Amino acid sequence: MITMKDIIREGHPTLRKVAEPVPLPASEEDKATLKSMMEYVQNSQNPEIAGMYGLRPGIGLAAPQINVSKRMIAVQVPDGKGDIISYALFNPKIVSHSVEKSYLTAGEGCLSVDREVPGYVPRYARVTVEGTTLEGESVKLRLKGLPAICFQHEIDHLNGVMFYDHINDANPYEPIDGVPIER
Ligand SMILES: O=CN(O)C[C@@H](CC1CCCC1)C(=O)N1NCCC[C@H]1C(=O)Nc1ccccn1
Ligand code: NI
Repeated sequence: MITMKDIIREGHPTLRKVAEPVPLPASEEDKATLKSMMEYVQNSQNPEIAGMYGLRPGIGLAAPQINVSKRMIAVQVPDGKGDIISYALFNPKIVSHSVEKSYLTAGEGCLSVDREVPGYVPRYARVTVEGTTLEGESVKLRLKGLPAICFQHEIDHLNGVMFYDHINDANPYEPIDGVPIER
């Protein structure tokens, strides 16, 4: 199982690489890796398991964070309307997005960043993501709210982008003309 010792931290070069597409149909190894990533996200949201293994809670994880430079992400996130969005995807891609922006009013963090980096992270308010599931099914997800923010954070990791790359250094809390999302 993945624990915090498997998660690489800022400064590790893999976090700044553009990850490679996963050849499909996925190999048994790539499927096992993606399953273990979703297992981490789910374990980290279970206080008993997270406490037992010292897991930092996460609503998403990208393969580069466990030093696997491949285009795979796992997300399990409440949608703010009582449902949980849970997807493990190979080769996720934002195929369209709103002009309108959105941001977490509490700012963002990252399991690969052991420090607070204050400021608003401007994201698209709505994104359409295509990808392939563990079962080999092509999916097209139309996302908004926290799920949209989370998928953008994870797909950024596949392109070597960290959340703080988006923060306005001159004025981290510069008002963003968009949809604020309370945590
Ligand atoms: O790449 C993946 N990661 O780095 C894990 C990150 C991904 C999220 C950060 C912002 C959007 C996606 C993660 O989940 N966290 N970051 C550090 C510790 C807290 C935790 C978090 O933000 N939790 C959360 C947020 C909103 C509502 C409920 N819980
Ligand atoms: Ni992250």
